[in-house]
Amino acid sequence: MSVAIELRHLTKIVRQKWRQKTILEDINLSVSQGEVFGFIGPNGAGKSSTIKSLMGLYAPSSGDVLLFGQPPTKPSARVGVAYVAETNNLYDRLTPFECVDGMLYFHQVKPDNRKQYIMRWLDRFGIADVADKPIYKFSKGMAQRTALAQAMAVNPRLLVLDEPLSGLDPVGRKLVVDLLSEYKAGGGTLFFSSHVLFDVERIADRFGLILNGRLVMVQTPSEIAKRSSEAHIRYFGEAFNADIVPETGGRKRWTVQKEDLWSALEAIKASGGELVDVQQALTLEALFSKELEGVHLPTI
Ligand SMILES: Nc1ncnc2c1ncn2[C@@H]1O[C@H](COP(=O)(O)OP(=O)(O)OP(=O)(O)O)[C@@H](O)[C@H]1O
Repeated sequence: MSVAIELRHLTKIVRQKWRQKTILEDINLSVSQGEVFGFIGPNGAGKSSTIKSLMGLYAPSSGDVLLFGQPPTKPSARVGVAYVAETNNLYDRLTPFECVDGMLYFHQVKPDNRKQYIMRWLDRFGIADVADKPIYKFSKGMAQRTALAQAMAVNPRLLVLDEPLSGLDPVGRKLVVDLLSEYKAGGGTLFFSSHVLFDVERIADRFGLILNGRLVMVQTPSEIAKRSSEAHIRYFGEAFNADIVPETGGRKRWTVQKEDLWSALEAIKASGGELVDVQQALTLEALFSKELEGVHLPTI
């Protein structure tokens, strides 16, 4: 499979007041076409700086950044590459219709029925009824939906999203995660940063954790699953042994070793319990909290 993104020894040093600061240090990463890569890390870790380097907005102090084999500063490298920044940079006097229309021109996408095509994308993001309203009148979530619609409407070969779920309510987050899953199923390549680990877990093929400007871990969901020896079972019903913990709303949680999972499920069934879900105990959140233990986070 060919490579969409390549970071080789990427290092970025900036000037902060009287001193120099290394904000990205020797990052090496390659993302294949068709892959979904979730980039996570605490505030100030370097996620946005990496993404800006990827888009050619930050020049590396040393090392290389390649998009489809070319430096991102070359316009041909960015053809078909859609990017939504953390604070979307939409021109807020425009309407969602005009934003999407403009982006189609920019990427030279010429759908057969342009108006219908644009309205379909706005509809998919739940903003068709405000297609002709200026963006400055929008809530943060609606502006974010507009920025994402604008990016996805060009059917990009690579989609780069910095915190795509920020500002969205739970309904908006589900909508966006579903649309991104669909983009992935269609062979799209996605690189995104997120704080909302639960959502990231659902869509990424690999996760990278950045801490203090260094990429400290890259894992697939199955590698994470292998590190987990326990599972959480949640159900409604009786707590029939001392290991079963009550949760809110009458729900119970029972943490068992993976080899005891089936017998535990049988016991719940026999007690008349109603199963809610079964999850590996070591979630992405727990795994990364473990990695964060003892790490000194930067003051921003
Ligand atoms: N142009 C710059 N000049 C000086 N410092 C910078 C510059 N860009 C980024 N930084 C610093 O680099 C560090 C990483 O910032 P970055 O925005 O990449 O983090 P982040 O992981 O995206 O954080 P958040 O989740 O809060 O958005 C921060 O300490 C930030 O202050």
